[in-house]
Amino acid sequence: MEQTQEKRDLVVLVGLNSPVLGRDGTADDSSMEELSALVETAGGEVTAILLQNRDKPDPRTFIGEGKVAEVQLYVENTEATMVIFDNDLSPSQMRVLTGLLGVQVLDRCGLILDIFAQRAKTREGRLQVELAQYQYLLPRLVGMWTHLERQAGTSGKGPIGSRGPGETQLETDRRHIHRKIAKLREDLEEVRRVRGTQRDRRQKNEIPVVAIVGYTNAGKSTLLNQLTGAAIPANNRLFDTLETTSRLLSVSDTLDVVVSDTVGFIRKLPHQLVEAFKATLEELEYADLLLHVIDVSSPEWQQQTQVVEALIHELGADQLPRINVFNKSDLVGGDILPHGEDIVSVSAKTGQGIGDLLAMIGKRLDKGSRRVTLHLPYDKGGLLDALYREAKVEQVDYSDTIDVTAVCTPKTLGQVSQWIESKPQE
Ligand SMILES: Nc1nc2c(ncn2[C@@H]2O[C@H](COP(=O)(O)OP(=O)(O)OP(=O)(O)O)[C@@H](O)[C@H]2O)c(=O)[nH]1
Ligand SMILES: [Mg+2]
Repeated sequence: MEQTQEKRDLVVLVGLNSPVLGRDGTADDSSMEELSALVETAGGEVTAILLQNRDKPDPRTFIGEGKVAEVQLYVENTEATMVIFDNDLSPSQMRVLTGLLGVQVLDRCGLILDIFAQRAKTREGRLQVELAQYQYLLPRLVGMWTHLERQAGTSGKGPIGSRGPGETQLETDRRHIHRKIAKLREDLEEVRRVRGTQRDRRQKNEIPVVAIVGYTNAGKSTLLNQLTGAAIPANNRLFDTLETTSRLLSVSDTLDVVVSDTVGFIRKLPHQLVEAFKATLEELEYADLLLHVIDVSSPEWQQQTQVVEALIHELGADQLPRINVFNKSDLVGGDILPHGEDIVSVSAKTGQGIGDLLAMIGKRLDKGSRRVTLHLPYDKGGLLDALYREAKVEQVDYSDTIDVTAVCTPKTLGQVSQWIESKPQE
């Protein structure tokens, strides 16, 4: 990681298990484990993990005064510089806890935002993260004040939770932040418009779009690499990919598709991030097919699947055709792999099952495209331009006529049928 020479933040993790928080809000061992992975991804080191059970959260201290004292003990004994809560804290709870514990306090949402800030590379990614950070910051402005005064405005490097909008921006009032948010929205709108234009162009070409979605670390980037021979970084860390990457994939000799890798999902994903990343995830709405990549080697895969399903629903993409891709099958015994329609087991790493997946994609999307040879009279030469736009032209020979071999969609076939002389070689 980037932070090898720097001192890593030592972090105490705290989770509250409470029935009133509901399935998405409450903390358990597996969610604490995931939080640990997030801390490592952010460059920190976990020194202790504490779980508290309560009927309901304490309005002031969230976990109760007694537990706060215990946490403090752990902080002192392990020389931790930060306490991270697995649950969402209210701005006032965060303020109170920071005061009581005397170290920086973050919640899961703040931590994920920080990782996103670290990862975002493109202008669009940065805009999206910045928007989410300001939205998160706004209600916490007063609470953040004290510790932000201690830190100089930092971005990129520095302790967890300090990357992003620095002190100078925060000195100004809420109105300034509101203006900033409005500006970021405008900029993202522009990004969205450009995306729309690219999409229109693609739709004209009628190249179907396949979007890869799934829980973070499920193997989405590895799958795209395996399918298309691309070299997208794939790493065993959470939220490795933030920017959508698209590649062309030849599914069969009559079908090309565009495949897009997307940002991973996670439980308790900050809603500010979902909103900010809508421009990226908008790809989903316009996709012709979703590949939902599921890491079957994770003991949590069923829960992770539910989280992804819920987010697909929230993004209004649940009516799309979908293939559930059970990935990392090389790590589990074949007998536990699920079977059924629209389910395929693969290993994105070894390539096992990829042929089956391609066949399934082909079956879903190949709507009767055919390879034909056309004999165009020279006075119809203009049609060649149209063919280059609407079909996949493979060969052109100029003899008595212009002989064009091309893969055409049914629509194009209808328009050029009178020039078709030889039927397709199946
Ligand atoms: N054994 C095994 N490992 C895999 C397989 N597919 C992916 N991995 C590993 O799982 C880790 C995550 O893979 P990625 O492709 O980066 O996952 P991702 O879904 O793109 O993750 P994010 O972009 O972080 O959301 C990497 O260490 C991969 O090498 C597989 O089929 N088998
Ligand atoms: Mg990835």
